[in-house]
Amino acid sequence: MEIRYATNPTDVKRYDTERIRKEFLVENLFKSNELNLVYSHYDRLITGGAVPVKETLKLEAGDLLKTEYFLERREVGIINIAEGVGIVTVDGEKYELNKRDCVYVGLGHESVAFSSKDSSNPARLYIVSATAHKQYPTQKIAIEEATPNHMGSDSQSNKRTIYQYIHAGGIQSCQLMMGMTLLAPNNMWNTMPPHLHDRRMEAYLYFDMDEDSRVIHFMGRPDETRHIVMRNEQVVFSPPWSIHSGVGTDNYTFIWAMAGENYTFTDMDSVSMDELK
Ligand SMILES: O=C[C@H](O)[C@@H](O)CC(=O)C(=O)O
Ligand SMILES: [Zn+2]
Repeated sequence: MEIRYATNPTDVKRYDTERIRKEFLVENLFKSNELNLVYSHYDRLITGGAVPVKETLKLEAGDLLKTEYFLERREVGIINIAEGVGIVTVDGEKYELNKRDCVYVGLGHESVAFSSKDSSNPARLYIVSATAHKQYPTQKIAIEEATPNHMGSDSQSNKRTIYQYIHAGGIQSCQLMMGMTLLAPNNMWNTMPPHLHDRRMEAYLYFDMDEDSRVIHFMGRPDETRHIVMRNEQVVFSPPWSIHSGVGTDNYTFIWAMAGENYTFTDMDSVSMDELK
């Protein structure tokens, strides 16, 4: 498991492109027959990707967590981002995930495994885990059942629907919040005007992009912004002091996930356009 340490915004001012990418961008989570995890010291969030083809892939604590099993001190949300049906087996119980379906698995489950229903059409499972202090029920939710939030407008090129899966009004968790934002056709901007939430970090996974498509992701303090050029199926960690917003060269979708202190969406501070530099 790769580790990413937390950074100080005063230091980040001095980072060049290479260093910014090294600290915040996750490039290669999704590889056939592999389960890859990256541990961020921002709120100890783990993001990962599993692409089970022929074999079953197991979510394991490994050397880093120093626990008997992965969910001993954690909870996890999993979303399938491929057309191929994914199967998540939790202590023997199977959950089938179509594209955009999510399953939440609570603290204390010893065995979590991933497989594809059809190896010629494998699932691609995005994994986000945060630390947990009590068990909430394991639950599956399809995109149709998620809370939709209509945002933006055509004139601002940011018309989109935010689907909330794991949050106060949906699947309950200790601190993990997770959902997916779909842009309306011909709309390219997410999360603009931007916001901050100093009590939570966030991770964005951009996907459903063509090979040559890019999302230009903006980060940094509002008056000291930087950008990261991102490809399909890459993740970016957003520190609590950073804006997180992007514009695509083509259509894209993204999964956002947050962990930290407050368990509410509405405690975000909106950033006025005057503040951006
Ligand atoms: O804190 C909330 C997260 O940044 C996302 O929900 C924002 C988002 O999906 C969007 O504006 O498109
Ligand atoms: Zn946010």
